[in-house]
Amino acid sequence: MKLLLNVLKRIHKPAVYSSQPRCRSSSARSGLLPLRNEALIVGSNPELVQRLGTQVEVRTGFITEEEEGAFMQELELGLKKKRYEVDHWDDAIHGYRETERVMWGERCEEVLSRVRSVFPEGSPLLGPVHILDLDKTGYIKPHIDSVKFCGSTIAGLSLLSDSIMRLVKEDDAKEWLDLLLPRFSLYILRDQARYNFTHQILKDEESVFNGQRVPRLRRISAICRNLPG
Ligand SMILES: O=C(O)CCC(=O)C(=O)O
Ligand SMILES: [Fe+2]
Ligand SMILES: [Mn+2]
Repeated sequence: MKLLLNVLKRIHKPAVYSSQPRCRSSSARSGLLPLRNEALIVGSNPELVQRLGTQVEVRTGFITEEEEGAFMQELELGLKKKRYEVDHWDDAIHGYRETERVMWGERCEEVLSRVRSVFPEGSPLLGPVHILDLDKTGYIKPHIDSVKFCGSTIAGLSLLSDSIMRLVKEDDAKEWLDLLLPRFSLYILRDQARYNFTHQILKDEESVFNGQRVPRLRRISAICRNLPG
């Protein structure tokens, strides 16, 4: 367990660029992706939304409220024993507590096997599922997950709250995407979206998607990752 936690601690690599995109609203509307992700992804320009559209996915209603309840039942007791921490060791996360888990009850295992099925075939996954509990005031700063410890794909379930995930191109902050992550949804980041863009979860005060306020409550994510190839 100690070893696993150490691995988890190395997942975050501080972002090189953390500047925020500006002048969002008008171009954001034109950047709407009219496909599967309709109304869940906006970006700095339509071409970027199109280009990254295959590498960024938000699947709404991926779990039911009952399934969320099953996760909460398995996780809440353990989480409640921890205090929310103000700062992450690498300064990426504020107002959070986290854990990881290998063994799950049947209902959660069922959900997790659906999550695992979105990964490239034959690519081994990091054994433990990473659980991140953000307090209402918590947020995640721009970072890229360590390429040393995780592979091409990151998939995360959102429990308890809607939130906004922002992707910003590491070497060009003018290129960005905002993803609306509704409660019960699964997001998937692949390839370029995972390697060349930082990701962050906006704090409540900044939680505005395409001009629309999205209140950020306490949010728990269950994140699966594959191993580097
Ligand atoms: O909470 C999430 O969905 C993302 C968490 C994250 O970026 C991380 O732990 O590296
Ligand atoms: Fe991350
Ligand atoms: Mn971490």
